[in-house]
Amino acid sequence: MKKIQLILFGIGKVGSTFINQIIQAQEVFKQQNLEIEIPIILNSSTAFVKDEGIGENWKANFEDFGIPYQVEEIIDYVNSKNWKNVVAIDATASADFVNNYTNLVENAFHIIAANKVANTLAYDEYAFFREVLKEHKKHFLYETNVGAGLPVVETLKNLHLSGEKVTKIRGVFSGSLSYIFNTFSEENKNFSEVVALAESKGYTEPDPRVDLSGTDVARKLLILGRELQLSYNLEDVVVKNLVPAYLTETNSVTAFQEQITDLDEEFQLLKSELKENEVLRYIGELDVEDEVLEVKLVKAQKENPLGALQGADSLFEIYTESYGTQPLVIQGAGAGAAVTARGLVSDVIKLAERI
Ligand SMILES: NC(=O)C1=CN([C@@H]2O[C@H](COP(=O)(O)OP(=O)(O)OC[C@H]3O[C@@H](n4cnc5c(N)ncnc54)[C@H](OP(=O)(O)O)[C@@H]3O)[C@@H](O)[C@H]2O)C=CC1
Ligand SMILES: N[C@@H](CC=O)C(=O)O
Repeated sequence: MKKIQLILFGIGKVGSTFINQIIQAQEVFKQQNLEIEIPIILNSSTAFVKDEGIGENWKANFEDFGIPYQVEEIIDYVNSKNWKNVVAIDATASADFVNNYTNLVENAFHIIAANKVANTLAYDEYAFFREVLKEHKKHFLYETNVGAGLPVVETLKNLHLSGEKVTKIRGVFSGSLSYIFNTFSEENKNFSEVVALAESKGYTEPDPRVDLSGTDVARKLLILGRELQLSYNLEDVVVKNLVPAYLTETNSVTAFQEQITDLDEEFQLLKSELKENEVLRYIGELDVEDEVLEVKLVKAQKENPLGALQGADSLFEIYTESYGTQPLVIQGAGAGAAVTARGLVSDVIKLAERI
């Protein structure tokens, strides 16, 4: 039996669903000769530790027995246990937490991340972290960074590493913005109401401005570009920001949520300009030959693939030399706690095969 210890940072929507999926899949893991445990769970201030792995009562135990912590103390504690296969799962959206990645890898942790920040740091830092991973022979998996549970990163990487020439990637990369524009285009609701609905369904980032500003889509575009070994930075992406500057600058999410009704009039006007067979779509596009990375709001015909998307579906069209004018298409739920957590579990299984 191969034993794997998961140290879970972030127990919000994705993290807590991940715990439940891991607990429920124990029999399936055993059939694969795997024993997968979560001995430590943490939010931004509190850690709960149970060496033999947390169980079904983890939420109550976290409340009752959680203790304040520093990441360094967690690393020391894990080292003292001599566990053989330790994986840090990053289910936070925190830039601060990413500062710990190098230290974690130097202390024998593999990393699996839903958090996109590490892959969108300045290119030098991105490249440096790859060197650290190589030096310490550790793995870093992040399939859920793009398209939640959809197999986008791995598909693109496999195409590229097998010598296929990828010429363009285009599509609706954001599950929340897909849901927002699907619902807003079809239903008689204010834009602000639809954004609140997307938040309540767990599709948005913890700060919905990260989606509405185009940052989340720009990050995904950059991550895919870097899989093609293109050394772009976030600043290279031309982004249509849907959040006016004065709302971006307000510092709390709550303040933004209170003022988001300011956007209603502008979006109602955009909607009134649509023809009967048109919907709004927020798309990302990477044109490899023309070196264009762009994130923009467009009108799409309902009958074409972009326009026909439903719910929180994302769609990735990958154009390559072999596929010619008919792109390889990956489509399905692009956001949501269940699909994202399952993507993380799937990364754990992939990692288990490699170690
Ligand atoms: N929702 C989705 O569909 C998808 C999400 N993702 C990514 O998954 C990640 C998590 O999203 P989601 O679950 O919705 O977010 P939530 O806001 O629901 O949860 C975030 C969790 O991270 C914790 N956290 C924040 N900072 C730190 C820190 N420095 N150290 C340890 N824990 C910390 C928070 O703790 P506290 O409460 O104390 O702040 C909270 O438990 C994000 O990076 C997101 O981009 C990726 C694909 C799809
Ligand atoms: N907020 C993101 C979640 C997945 O990455 C999205 O809307 O796509």
